[in-house]
Amino acid sequence: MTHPVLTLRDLRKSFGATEIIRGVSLSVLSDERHAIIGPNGAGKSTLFHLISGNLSANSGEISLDGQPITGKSPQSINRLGLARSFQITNIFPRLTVYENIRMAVMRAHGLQYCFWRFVNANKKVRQQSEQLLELVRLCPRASTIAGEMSYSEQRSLEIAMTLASDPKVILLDEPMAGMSKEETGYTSALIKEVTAGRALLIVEHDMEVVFSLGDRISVLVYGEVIATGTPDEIRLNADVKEAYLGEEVSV
Ligand SMILES: Nc1ncnc2c1ncn2[C@@H]1O[C@H](COP(=O)(O)OP(=O)(O)OP(=O)(O)O)[C@@H](O)[C@H]1O
Repeated sequence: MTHPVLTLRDLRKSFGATEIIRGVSLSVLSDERHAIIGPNGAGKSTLFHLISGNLSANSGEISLDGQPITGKSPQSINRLGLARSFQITNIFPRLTVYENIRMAVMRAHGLQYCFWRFVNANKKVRQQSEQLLELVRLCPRASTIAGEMSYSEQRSLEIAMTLASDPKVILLDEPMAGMSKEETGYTSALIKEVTAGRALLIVEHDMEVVFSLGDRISVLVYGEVIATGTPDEIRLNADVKEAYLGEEVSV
């Protein structure tokens, strides 16, 4: 049943004397794709760092599936069911696609690298790795060196690795950055497909992607959420139009 799976309550973060996140409250439902948009410097990355535990908040609360996660380490937040995908830095460029996925699946099962030579015998790991490959349409690339693939293929691999831990919430940080229009279209459709029925929180500058992918959109301006709503509601919101004055939001 749909329920709020990630909740932020009056979250605040300052760097020195400057308050960057100024009382953000937000709820992400268990089966929605929720996009965060906002002008440059609004605090989107900072907000993601707070949620994933890479930065700690000055005040406020974050809960994941009802459990407080404020102040926990990124590793323990990850174990509790939140997976964050950073650009393509999580992949091992010299390993094959299959080896990368297998590594992520092993990690998700808590298997250490000293088990390496037993891995091929581990049917569960192999089956799950193959399923993930199939999900992101990378079966034909299984034995390709990851670093030699196109940017969007590397991104698909990264997404599969994020899904390996079967997370309750997925955070995607500008997944389309640096992509061509064609790659963007492909990756956006893939994200839509593989996150169906899960909670996705995405920061993305490409408005076409945001408005087609997001079930709901929150607009962050100067560290405050000025509006949350469906794409249609956001499109028509006067405060949002004003915040984006001079920028292109005509979607
Ligand atoms: N570690 C830090 N120390 C000091 N100031 C910081 C730090 N990290 C971010 N800031 C400042 O906080 C503000 C918000 O930055 P943030 O990167 O979160 O914005 P953003 O909305 O993600 O921007 P963009 O869309 O350009 O990526 C900026 O003014 C930035 O300079």
